[in-house]
Amino acid sequence: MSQIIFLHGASSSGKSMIARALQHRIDEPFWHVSIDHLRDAGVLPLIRYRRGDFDWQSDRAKIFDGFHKSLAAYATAGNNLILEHILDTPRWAEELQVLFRPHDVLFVAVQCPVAVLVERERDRGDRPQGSAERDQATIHLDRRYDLEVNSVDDVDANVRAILQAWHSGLRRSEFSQTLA
Ligand SMILES: Nc1ncnc2c1ncn2[C@@H]1O[C@H](COP(=O)(O)OP(=O)(O)OP(=O)(O)O)[C@@H](O)[C@H]1O
Repeated sequence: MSQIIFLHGASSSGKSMIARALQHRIDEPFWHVSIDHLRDAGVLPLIRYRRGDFDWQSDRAKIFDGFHKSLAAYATAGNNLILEHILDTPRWAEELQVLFRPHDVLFVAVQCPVAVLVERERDRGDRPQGSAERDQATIHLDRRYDLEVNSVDDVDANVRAILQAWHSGLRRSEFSQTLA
């Protein structure tokens, strides 16, 4: 059984910042994984999707299906994961719950006030404007977490809270329902 710390929050909510600090602090090796890493490494031919050479909408489902299965493969091979992701598509939560069933998942909400999200999104300028606010209004509905942190709080304090929850072994999220 591997450990998965799943940071779930809107675009610009601060998941990456927390994930990096957590990976630096935690006392076991954890991979930090995000679909953004595939994007930033040039794995996906995004320029050509944007240019219209290929149809993103028709390929999106298989891209994320492969990403989700790769996460399970990493974990099943014995690798611990800090996953940052946005469950913005119907069925993804259920799919990941099944894929992560053999593993110990700490499901963490990364919350952030909308006004701060909007400001961060504007400042970074590399995300579609409005997506953070839209995420924040939708992605936390019906989710059940082990822990919620607010990214306006100090990053180190959030990392400490996550480590404490992880070490406690208490799991009550929708992912723990499916523990083997
Ligand atoms: N606690 C914080 N205080 C100040 N700025 C922050 C904080 N957390 C994140 N930011 C800033 O907000 C922006 C988005 O942060 P980050 O990349 O961590 O978010 P994210 O949730 O991973 O976003 P995405 O899902 O869009 O990749 C960055 O410019 C980052 O510097």
